[in-house]
Amino acid sequence: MSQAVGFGVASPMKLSTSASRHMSVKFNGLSRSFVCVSSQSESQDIEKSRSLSFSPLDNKTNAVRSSQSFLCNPVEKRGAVGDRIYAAGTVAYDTFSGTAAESQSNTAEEKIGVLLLNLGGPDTLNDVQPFLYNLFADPDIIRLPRLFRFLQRPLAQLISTLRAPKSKEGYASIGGGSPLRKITDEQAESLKLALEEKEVPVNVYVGMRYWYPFTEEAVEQIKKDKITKLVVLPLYPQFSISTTGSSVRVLQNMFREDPYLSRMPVSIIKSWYQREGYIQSMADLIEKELETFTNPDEVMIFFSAHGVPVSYVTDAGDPYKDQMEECIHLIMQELKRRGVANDHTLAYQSRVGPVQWLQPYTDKVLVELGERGVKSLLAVPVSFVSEHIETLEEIDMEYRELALESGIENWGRVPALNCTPSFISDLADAVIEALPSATAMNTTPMNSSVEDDSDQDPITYVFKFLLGSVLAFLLLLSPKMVKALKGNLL
Ligand SMILES: C=CC1=C(C)c2cc3[nH]c(cc4nc(cc5[nH]c(cc1n2)c(C)c5CCC(=O)O)C(CCC(=O)O)=C4C)c(C)c3C=C
Ligand SMILES: [Fe+2]
Repeated sequence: MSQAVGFGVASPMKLSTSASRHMSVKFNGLSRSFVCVSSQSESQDIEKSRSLSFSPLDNKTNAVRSSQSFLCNPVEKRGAVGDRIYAAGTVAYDTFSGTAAESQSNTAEEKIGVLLLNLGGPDTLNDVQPFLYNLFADPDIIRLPRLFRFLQRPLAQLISTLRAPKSKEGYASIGGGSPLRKITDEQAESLKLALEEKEVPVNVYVGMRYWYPFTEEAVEQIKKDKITKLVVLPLYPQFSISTTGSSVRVLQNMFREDPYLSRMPVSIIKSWYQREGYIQSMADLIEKELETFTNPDEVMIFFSAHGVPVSYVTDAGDPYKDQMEECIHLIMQELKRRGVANDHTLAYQSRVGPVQWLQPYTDKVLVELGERGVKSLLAVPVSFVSEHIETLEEIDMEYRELALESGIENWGRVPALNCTPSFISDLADAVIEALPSATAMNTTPMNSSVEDDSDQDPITYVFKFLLGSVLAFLLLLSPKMVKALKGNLL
């Protein structure tokens, strides 16, 4: 099972039993109608409140312009599908044994929504700096002490401006933008079809944390569509404060203030790296890729996970590292069960800035392995389920080159899961299993001590911004910052 949070997590047995009862009562033999919902939602208002005057984000909720195609293979396509919102299923049913907290569901009609949470990425090179601004302005990404929180936005402006040229180079080398939106849309479509095949018609929404379509837009659409029960599925297998934690905080802030949302039964699947379907799908991909080597038995399986600063784990209690290690253990156990007994190792990539990140670092380990005489290596990206800049540029280009220079002769890389049918089918099962535990959202922040300051008055805000800008400029001149700029930041 996956970990559902804040809403009374049931035991595995209880979950699966109630899931099947839930399905037969509600859907058996009842007619369903599918409605296509317009995808062009009103992002303007959301943007005004999000970016204030710092980040001149232009409005575009249009389709992805990425020229690349990371094709997904949904088993079957049915019905028209919009840009972001997918065919809606309206199901009539007779009985529903809801709790007091589920009062909105005690109606004759239930409309289930699934909200996929993801990071988002710049669609074009012009989007890179404002995307980076949104990322660095997130207090779950740059965790400043409470006293210095007012520096967050000026610092984000500074760092995003300084980092943008390097990031742009990266995005230019993979076709001029991130493939994330396109792939996530395809995953949403595949998930909708998989759920339909399991007789659970749903609307699937995509909510990105740092770029379009923003989580706020998706939630507005969920309200408009009068969804009565929601499953939140972050597309990160392992939980981190910086990923799932950050997106859930956005939801909690929205749900806390809104009468409709605060009563809606919601189930959040906090992490799902331990699900059998996910582990098996990863093992399938690894096994298949190993076969492309001349001597598959001699290949080192090299898991490369996105890093986080060490302080997240040691000071803030981020379970990310533990979950990552357990995930690798489960994948290797499954491979062993299949008779694949290769050596393996785990390292962390993509560090940014002057602080210590989780170790060992991918680049250092690659060099060491080369020096130790490892000749064949299979890289396995493990913290994310779509191709993105860090697989396509960092692993496929930078790390490959480094590995070959370091003496590794045979290089391979396992593709991201994207829309692998067994994986999507397992996500669909995770959604079905999460449905019975949906209750009104707990809006107490989870694993995040960040408070919302969006309602402060404009004068305080401008004052803090100006003061912050001056301090950020001074900080820029400090020796530590200069070192950071020469290192990983730029
Ligand atoms: C599980 C996955 C991820 C974790 C954990 C994570 C933490 C984290 N990331 C940054 C800084 C950056 N991340 C960037 C891109 C990026 N990050 C992830 C995933 C995780 N990040 C993905 C999938 C992507 C790529 C999106 C895409 O467009 O394809 C970037 C921008 C790219 C770049 O300039 O390198 C930055 C910056 C921090 C600081 C952090 C933890 C605190
Ligand atoms: Fe990242």
